[in-house]
Amino acid sequence: MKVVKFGGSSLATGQQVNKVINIIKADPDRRVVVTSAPGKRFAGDIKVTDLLIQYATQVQQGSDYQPTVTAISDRYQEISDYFELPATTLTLIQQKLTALATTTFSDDDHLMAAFKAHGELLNAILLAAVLNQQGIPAKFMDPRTAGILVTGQPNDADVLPATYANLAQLQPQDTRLVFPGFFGYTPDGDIYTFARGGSDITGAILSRGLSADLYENFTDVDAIYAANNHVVDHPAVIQKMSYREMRELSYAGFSVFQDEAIIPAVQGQVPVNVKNTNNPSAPGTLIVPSQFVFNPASPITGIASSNRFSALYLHRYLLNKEVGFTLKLLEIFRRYNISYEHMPSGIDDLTIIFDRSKLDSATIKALCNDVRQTLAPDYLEWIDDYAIIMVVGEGIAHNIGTIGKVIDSLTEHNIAIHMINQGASRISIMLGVQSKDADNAVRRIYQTFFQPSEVTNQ
Ligand SMILES: Nc1ncnc2c1ncn2[C@@H]1O[C@H](COP(=O)(O)OP(=O)(O)O)[C@@H](O)[C@H]1O
Ligand SMILES: N[C@@H](CC(=O)OP(=O)(O)O)C(=O)O
Repeated sequence: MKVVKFGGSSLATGQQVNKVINIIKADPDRRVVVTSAPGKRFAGDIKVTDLLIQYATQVQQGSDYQPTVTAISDRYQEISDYFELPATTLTLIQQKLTALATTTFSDDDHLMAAFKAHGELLNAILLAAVLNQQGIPAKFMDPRTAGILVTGQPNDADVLPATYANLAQLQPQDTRLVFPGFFGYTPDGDIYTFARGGSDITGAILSRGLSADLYENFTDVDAIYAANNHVVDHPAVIQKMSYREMRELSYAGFSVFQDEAIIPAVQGQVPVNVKNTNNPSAPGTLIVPSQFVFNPASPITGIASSNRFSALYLHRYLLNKEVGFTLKLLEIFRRYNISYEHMPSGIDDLTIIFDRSKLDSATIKALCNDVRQTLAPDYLEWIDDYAIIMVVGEGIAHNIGTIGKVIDSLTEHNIAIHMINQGASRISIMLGVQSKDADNAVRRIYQTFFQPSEVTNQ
């Protein structure tokens, strides 16, 4: 049995949904289907999830939300009209959409989560109706009925282990089960969404919970490339990669697969196949355990970059001798309820790297003051503009000189490296650079490893 997840770009229009129907039809093993909300139809378009965020904000602020409701409803209507569905499905969708504005929520975060989840919820109802109308028996599955239980934050949920026991009770038969991605329910019955891009997580949870043979993740590119295709022209295709390579690359910017989504797949040892809805016969990229991947001839599998970071740099002489210094620092972070991403250190220096998207300016100011007062560093600097480059490959640990080649490719082009961290995972090299240099750094490293003849000719 296969779980198939379709991303927002695959469900953006009636024409796209038609391709999805053909993909489901082509393989009777594709019995569990996960939907995203309708995504962008063209460059500059707005995803339904973003329209729902706008709707939620307008309701919270008491401003006119009607045009937004119409814009969202039109997206579902476009698909419904394409298949000439009877009016009942669209009416149901419109009722659920409109009812949100008058529903009471315990606070703004719960309201936001419930609004956002409706993008996938309504699309799953619609897709199930389209499948039935096309002669493919299908049933909409509410995550509440299926027992997808979550905890954590309303807009950044974590799956609860009980989910897997609940899903094991489901027996997918010939009727295709259509699940909305992106959200689950708390044991108290509240909707919590996963992080953005989280329909990938739902697909992985279902793959593990239902012991799928394969998790197919359909998107709008032929494969996962060795570098972001918006940064490098026609990058090489990755045919096969390991779970941990995917985890590191998606964390550091390969947005094609959400970075937390690999975890349930690893736990269930379900292979993942990323494929193209617009070209389903292309083999795509297969993501599997490490032992099936290692290729001594090519140390690097991919190069990712992300500008979403900031760093706190701290210098104090004899830091290495001071017992409990890092503990005090971590206690400050806990007081502010802040998690950090990385903490590379020297003898007298420490850099703490944060995900900037999780911090606001007031918190940063208060945090820096607290660190100054509690730890009296000789020097403290908040570096707002920080990018991380991640060079990833199972072969790195076995190839002497890889790090030297990475550094040379940057220094030869005057790209300053603020931090290098190799070792912890043994399959990646992490570099800190200024955001303005990030794309260029990826291009240079890519050329060194994937187009060496072009480097020599420059
Ligand atoms: N290394 C990469 N390989 C392939 N796609 C990538 C990579 N890095 C970033 N992307 C982008 O990810 C996009 C697909 O992800 P996303 O927009 O979330 O799709 P979906 O709508 O299917 O969820 C691609 O169109 C591509 O631009
Ligand atoms: N619709 C949600 C969840 C998701 O996974 O979407 P997509 O498959 O379009 O990345 C979002 O935009 O975050």
